[in-house]
Amino acid sequence: MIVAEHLVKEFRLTERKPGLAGSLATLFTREHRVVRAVDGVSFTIPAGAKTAYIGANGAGKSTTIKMLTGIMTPTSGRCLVRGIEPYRHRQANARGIGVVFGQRSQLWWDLSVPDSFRILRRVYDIPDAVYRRNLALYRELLDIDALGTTPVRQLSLGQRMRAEIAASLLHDPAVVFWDEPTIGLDMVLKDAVRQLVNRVHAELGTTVVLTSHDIADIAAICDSALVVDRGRVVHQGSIRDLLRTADRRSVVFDHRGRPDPGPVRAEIERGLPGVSASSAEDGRIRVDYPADRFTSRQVLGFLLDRFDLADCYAPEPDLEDVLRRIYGGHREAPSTGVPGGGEEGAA
Ligand SMILES: Nc1ncnc2c1ncn2[C@@H]1O[C@H](COP(=O)(O)OP(=O)(O)OP(=O)(O)O)[C@@H](O)[C@H]1O
Repeated sequence: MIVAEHLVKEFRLTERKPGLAGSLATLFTREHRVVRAVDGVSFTIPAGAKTAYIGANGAGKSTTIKMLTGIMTPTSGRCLVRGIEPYRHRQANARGIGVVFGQRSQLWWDLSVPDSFRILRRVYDIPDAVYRRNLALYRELLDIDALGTTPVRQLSLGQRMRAEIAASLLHDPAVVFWDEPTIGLDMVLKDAVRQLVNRVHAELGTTVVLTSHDIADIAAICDSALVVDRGRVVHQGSIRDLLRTADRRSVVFDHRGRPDPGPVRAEIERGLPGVSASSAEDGRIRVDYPADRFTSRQVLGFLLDRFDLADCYAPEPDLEDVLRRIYGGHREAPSTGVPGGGEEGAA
């Protein structure tokens, strides 16, 4: 189980004045500004859940993951991963977790992937049977042998990410934190990574915390979502519940006996003000309605009264649309400050 209680992380930034004179002035008179990257976040992630940690750029996801993995200490509040405060007991925490940060490596830069894995095997004291089973899985799904004996620093981003993902699971951790794990992967490998994590989860009950801007990753892997906006949790629950917050819903139907969809669309838009009707695939008509003005029963009742519906279904709201609305309008101007207080250490 993972718990965050009123978790806060602030960074102190030194304000930089524009131009050369400004840079010189910064050397002598420093003005500071505090950025609250994580603003009193509280949540509980049950053991065995596959949770998407979602938020717009700069929402505080990576900072939270860094505290959960012990890389950063909270300014206030606390978090617990399997009963351990990660930043106080980094080693004990590290034994039970696997981590992928798209931007950082846990591998040895000058060593090949097999050499890095041999070191990890020793570090984590991985039993032979577990090591062999996991390598076989990575051969099957990630084609890990193809990475050969090339030093990690010479691998492409996609090749390195395959190795990072494998390394994060090598010791059968109880919890994995994956921050943008599919960066640089092609479609086939993305699918393989999704299969891999789902297989490991099914066999071992691994708790998965995933941050990703790739909606397909979230949909393929996660059953629940934590959505953060400007450092605060704005939704916690199943992905299904998140989709239910959509402000627009849809119905798609096939209308028998009316070959010309134009008048049908016009009749719907006249009869249900605020609703839009458009042509969908196979000559069907799609009706999009605002969820705060109409219930699905009202819309369906209207359609059944007037048209001969051959086929009718309600497509799931689009997760991307839901997130776009949550993120919308909250973009901040990029900071002109320089970090002055972060204590980020090595992974
Ligand atoms: N070491 C640091 N020093 C100063 N500010 C930081 C530092 N790390 C993060 N921040 C600031 O904290 C805020 C949250 O950053 P964070 O990286 O956690 O966001 P994120 O949700 O992971 O974003 P993204 O989706 O772009 O990866 C941002 O405003 C960022 O500029």
